[in-house]
Amino acid sequence: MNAVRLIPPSALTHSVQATIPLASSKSESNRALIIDALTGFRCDLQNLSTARDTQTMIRLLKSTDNIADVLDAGTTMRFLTAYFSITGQKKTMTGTPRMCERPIGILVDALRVLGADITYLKQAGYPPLQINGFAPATESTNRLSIRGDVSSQYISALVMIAPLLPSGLTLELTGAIGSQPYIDMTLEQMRYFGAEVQADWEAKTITVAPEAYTPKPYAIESDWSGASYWYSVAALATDQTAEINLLGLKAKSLQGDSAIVDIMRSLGVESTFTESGVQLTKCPTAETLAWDFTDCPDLAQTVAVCAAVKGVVLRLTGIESLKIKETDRVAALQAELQKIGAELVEIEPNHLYEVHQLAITPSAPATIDTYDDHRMAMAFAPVAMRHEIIIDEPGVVAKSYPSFWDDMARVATVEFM
Ligand SMILES: O=C(O)C1=C[C@@H](OP(=O)(O)O)[C@@H](O)[C@H](O)C1
Ligand SMILES: C=C(OP(=O)(O)O)C(=O)O
Repeated sequence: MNAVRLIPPSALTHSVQATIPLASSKSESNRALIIDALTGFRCDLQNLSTARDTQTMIRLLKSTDNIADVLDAGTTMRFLTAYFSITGQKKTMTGTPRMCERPIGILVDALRVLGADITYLKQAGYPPLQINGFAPATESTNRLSIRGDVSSQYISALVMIAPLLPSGLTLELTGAIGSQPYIDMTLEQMRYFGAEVQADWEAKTITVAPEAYTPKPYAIESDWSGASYWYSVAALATDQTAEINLLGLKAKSLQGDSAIVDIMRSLGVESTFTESGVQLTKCPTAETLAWDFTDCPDLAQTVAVCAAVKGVVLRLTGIESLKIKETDRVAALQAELQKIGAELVEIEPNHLYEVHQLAITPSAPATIDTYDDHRMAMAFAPVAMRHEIIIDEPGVVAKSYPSFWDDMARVATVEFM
């Protein structure tokens, strides 16, 4: 399967009415799995994600192999590096070539202070790495300073193992804090499983007591990041009576990507929460939108593509971290938006960007490259509500949302080529 062709629904014969089951959250799943492992696998986890990132986590937690290959899963790499360290397991941590370009030095430095013996196998600061063992450091090292502006995953990884440290842990976060809702998600899940955790966001400190987790049943919510593509489908649908029901989402979510509800109100989608999830219907669209994606970086591609096709001028800030994700997402968006008659312009270096529509109808069906990035494929797929489009390497969606194309077939014609 090298590409998928998506053909718009016929405006005359096809109303857009769909119920989408959605994958469950890989972020919540991967945290629950680490906490479950730290209780000796005694929690009953329900609705775990089918995402490859979660399936990789499950496989590696059970494996007795010395080599842990996380493929392209960032959370799996960062959370397992902390988990294997604290549990004293000797492991070689590796992943795809891109994973070996994604920095991990900030986490490794912190784990070393806490007592982990970790060596780099190639380039300092990057996977692959070797975990050799763990000798808990003295009480005085239960306080660490750590940068908050590179990846929140380092912070989540550290706090999740902190209940097992002899004196717990206090983290002082320095610099701006990116992806903070993901840290809040970690702390909420830890509290649910009985950990004693305090966060002071004014003072930028997190304190975790040396209090063991309590095993409990836990059900994972549907994935709000995956839901964002359906918001874009609703926003781009030409059928004014379009209605999409997304199952398993809650108004009060642990996931910061539920911010899509507010963002998409400006792009023409109204959300109504129901007993089973959320119902999307159409509402008027704004002419411009400015959004800071610091708290929800995974939504930036969805919103950029949607605004480009609708002709809404979008000002984006807080997208610095996109450069160190599955691909350089800023560069990838710049290259691929051009193919659908739009541009992403850097207005202030590495800070403020704008999306502009340049042409209303692309001259021919665009073929979108996906750069081994699931979100490139899924962010561009909703364009099919207006124009035929071809997406290269559609298998990339398996990282977070394996049933994405099956779900897409409910609103457009999907032909694998
Ligand atoms: O903790 C998590 O589950 C995640 C945190 C975010 O990463 P950063 O903290 O690196 O921005 C996000 O982009 C990623 O998809 C999942
Ligand atoms: C950035 C992502 O994941 P990770 O960092 O866990 O690979 C993502 O899913 O968009």
